[in-house]
Amino acid sequence: MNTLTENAGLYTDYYELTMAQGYYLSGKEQEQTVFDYYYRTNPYKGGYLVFAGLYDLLKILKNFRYDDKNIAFLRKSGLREEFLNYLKDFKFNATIYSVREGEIVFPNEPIVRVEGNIIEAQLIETLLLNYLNFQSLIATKACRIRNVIGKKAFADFGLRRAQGLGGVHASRAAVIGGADSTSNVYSGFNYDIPVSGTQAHAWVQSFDDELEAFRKYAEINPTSTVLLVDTYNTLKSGVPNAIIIAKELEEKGNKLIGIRLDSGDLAYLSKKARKMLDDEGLDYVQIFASNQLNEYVIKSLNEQGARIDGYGIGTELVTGKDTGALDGVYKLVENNGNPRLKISENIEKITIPGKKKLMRYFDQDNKFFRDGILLANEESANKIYHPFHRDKNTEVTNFRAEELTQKVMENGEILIEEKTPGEINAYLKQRFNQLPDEHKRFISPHIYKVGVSENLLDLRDSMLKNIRERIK
Ligand SMILES: Nc1ncnc2c1ncn2[C@@H]1O[C@H](COP(=O)(O)OP(=O)(O)OP(=O)(O)O)[C@@H](O)[C@H]1O
Ligand SMILES: O=P(O)(O)OC[C@H]1O[C@H](OP(=O)(O)OP(=O)(O)O)[C@H](O)[C@@H]1O
Ligand SMILES: O=C(O)c1cccnc1
Repeated sequence: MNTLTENAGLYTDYYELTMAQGYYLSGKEQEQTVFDYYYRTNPYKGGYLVFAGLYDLLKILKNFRYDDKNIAFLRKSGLREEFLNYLKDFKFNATIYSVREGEIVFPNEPIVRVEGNIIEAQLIETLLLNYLNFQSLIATKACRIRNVIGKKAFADFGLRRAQGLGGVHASRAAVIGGADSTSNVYSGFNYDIPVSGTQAHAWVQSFDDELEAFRKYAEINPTSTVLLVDTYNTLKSGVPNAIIIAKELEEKGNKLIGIRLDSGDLAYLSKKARKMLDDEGLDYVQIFASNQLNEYVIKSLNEQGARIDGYGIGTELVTGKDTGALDGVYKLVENNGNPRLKISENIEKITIPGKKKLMRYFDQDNKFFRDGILLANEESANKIYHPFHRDKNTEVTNFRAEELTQKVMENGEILIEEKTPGEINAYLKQRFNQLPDEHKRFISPHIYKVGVSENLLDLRDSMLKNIRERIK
């Protein structure tokens, strides 16, 4: 079978290969470059992004090379023999700096920096964007959902509705962002994520009656049963039958874990079901809910006083609804030691040149105060400036500073330990507590301020001036 890992070098857009061939045939292969990964717009009209996907990326980059079959395909696709010879011995050897997975980041910040020869740094563009954009998008959605769920249970149910194989990465990202478990057994196995599940309507329908279906399931799973109660009539049949089963389990010294509501008015049904269960002394039986849920519906259910103990969330989570894709980009910012710039009609799209690092400043309460982009060789900055308005600046001398980018790969070797998605989420939780609330709200969140150092501003402005004079 052709796996992605075995053919990692082909997981790219064709133009990366034709450019790489061009660099090689023009004798540029030793040129040293720096590329930045950043995004421009927060997904979901939100106030932040949860960065995810890094470790999967580093793992596949270790295998980014070309075997004989790959070379044969590239020959057929029109690449030249001299370059194919070069690709035979190609190994990804670059150095990568990155913020940690689970870090909260903001638009236009250099989140990842790739330093390598121009061929290797160019060839991985598509792969890097494909991995980081998607997992960050889904981790951010999960984080928003966790924010309204609070401490209640949150399971990812999305695989069946995911965009094909993206479901594998989606479940990892969902847990990074805040899901406790996944129904996706493959991702559970692959990433060491707890798997969980209830039962489908098919189970109930396969029996002549609902009570018999519930009884059989509970007999086989006496300590882990959650009964799906909406196949026929939630309040008239499903919940009363679940109560019978809960009592039968009690007689054998076991406990029904819960029921799952999957249709109808979840606030109304959960309150009614809670009362029916409590009236029978079954206050320990939990109520789970599913059915096209998202952060807005859950917020509304909270406001309606719904009595729900846990949520299963599929479609909206793993497809990142309503943001089709994160707009993360990968731009060349330095070539052979010379900073490079890309100009745009749209002032916000002018790139920030040069090799840079990302700093975060914290206020007296240890909350995020500002982020600052500095030149990589700058020790610190006294002030950080609005990227386009020098008159808007902030003194940061008296604020605790943390450098967010660390070296994660050197000469193609991974330098950091693999963490489980759950461990990454523990870091996110800590950071989310440090993010001021005004950036968390769903409607018009406050924009977090990201500034640049004066040296960087001077560099960018002098380059802009030079380019404009040349064009004139
Ligand atoms: N109390 C509530 N407040 C706000 N939204 C709710 C509430 N209860 C349910 N919802 C949401 O409303 C939508 C109702 O879905 P829909 O109209 O498809 O009906 P349904 O009861 O799910 O029927 P079925 O699944 O059998 O087609 C779902 O997305 C659900 O999450
Ligand atoms: O609504 P989502 O957030 O996408 O969550 C996943 C959905 O998948 C299942 O429905 P499906 O009809 O596929 O199967 P079922 O018979 O188990 O309900 C489940 O009951 C949820 O409703
Ligand atoms: O375990 C469940 O209840 C489940 C899993 C996937 C999709 N819907 C429900």
